[in-house]
Amino acid sequence: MNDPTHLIVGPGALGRLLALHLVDTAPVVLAGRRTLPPEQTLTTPEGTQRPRRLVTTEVATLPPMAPAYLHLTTKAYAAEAAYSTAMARLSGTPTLVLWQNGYQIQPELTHRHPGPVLCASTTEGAWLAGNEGVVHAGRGVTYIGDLAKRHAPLCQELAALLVQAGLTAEAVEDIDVRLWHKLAVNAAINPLVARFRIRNGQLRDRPFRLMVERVVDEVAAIMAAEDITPPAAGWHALVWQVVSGTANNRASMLQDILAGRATEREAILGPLIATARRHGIAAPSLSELDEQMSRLALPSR
Ligand SMILES: NC(=O)C1=CN([C@@H]2O[C@H](COP(=O)(O)OP(=O)(O)OC[C@H]3O[C@@H](n4cnc5c(N)ncnc54)[C@H](OP(=O)(O)O)[C@@H]3O)[C@@H](O)[C@H]2O)C=CC1
Ligand SMILES: CC(C)(CO)C(=O)C(=O)O
Repeated sequence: MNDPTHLIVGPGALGRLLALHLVDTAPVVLAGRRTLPPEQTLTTPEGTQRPRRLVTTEVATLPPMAPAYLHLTTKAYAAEAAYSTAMARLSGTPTLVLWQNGYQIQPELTHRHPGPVLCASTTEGAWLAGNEGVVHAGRGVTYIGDLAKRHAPLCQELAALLVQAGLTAEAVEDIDVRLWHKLAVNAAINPLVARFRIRNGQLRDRPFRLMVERVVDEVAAIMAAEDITPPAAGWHALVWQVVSGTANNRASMLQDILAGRATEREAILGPLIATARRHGIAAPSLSELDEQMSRLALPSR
């Protein structure tokens, strides 16, 4: 029998944001590669400080437990290792919730995990404030769904809990489409801004505008071959909308490069390039960006 605990593995920006919201409504354990101070503070988008006491621990030495939910909030490249370490310590079979960007770990773990697997696609924005907190930089929406399309009640239950915890969340039946849409946006913005070390809004200027257009043309062709429903406004409009909405942002991949960290290149560009190959579609801009990013970025750990 699983207890009602939410085990969150990956105590970074998103993991702490989730933990500091859920802790008022459910039992939460936050596990990482090292133990964090239990006193953690959430800075809200309005600037309010909300200190909370969390149960923090190391994933490699988790005490015996059978949580109802295992949330993986590591970067995509670290998710498989975090999953294996956590599952080796747990009894029972939790509902696995994958919070990663991209479309790599989601199909893999949906296939492998013996229990239900839910995917979360979120536009929340958060960054770390040292060891003791997280800044909720911007409110967004979290969509919850499952690739197997067999767990609608669980998706609804989790979305309701997130809403109760103060986040905006919705259960959806087309999480695969939502993940592909987010991946398309990330593929059009992240590698280019990381390569040229510019803010998102600068993509609207020459010479970057044309580069974005070329990437989006390739992404649109790949999505069409894969039968992914396009966004209502079309792929180009979706990407330019996000560029404008996040014009002042330093995108996550640029931040990773600037901080000397590994990037989520493989989880974002990898599925597009693999799908292009499978359909015999040329994707020269995506392949070139992938190659350039692989040289720029540290290998993932
Ligand atoms: N931050 C955001 O606003 C958003 C993030 N996302 C997505 O969410 C995911 C997480 O992003 P984010 O929180 O920003 O990333 P962070 O780098 O802030 O956090 C990742 C955390 O995972 C930990 N970790 C790495 N490997 C393991 C492991 N084996 N076991 C346990 N913990 C581990 C890291 O610990 P250590 O310090 O030891 O490296 C770190 O605390 C990404 O896929 C991102 O694209 C999506 C939307 C918004
Ligand atoms: C949409 C975008 C590109 C906003 O910066 C993002 O999600 C990221 O930085 O990873």
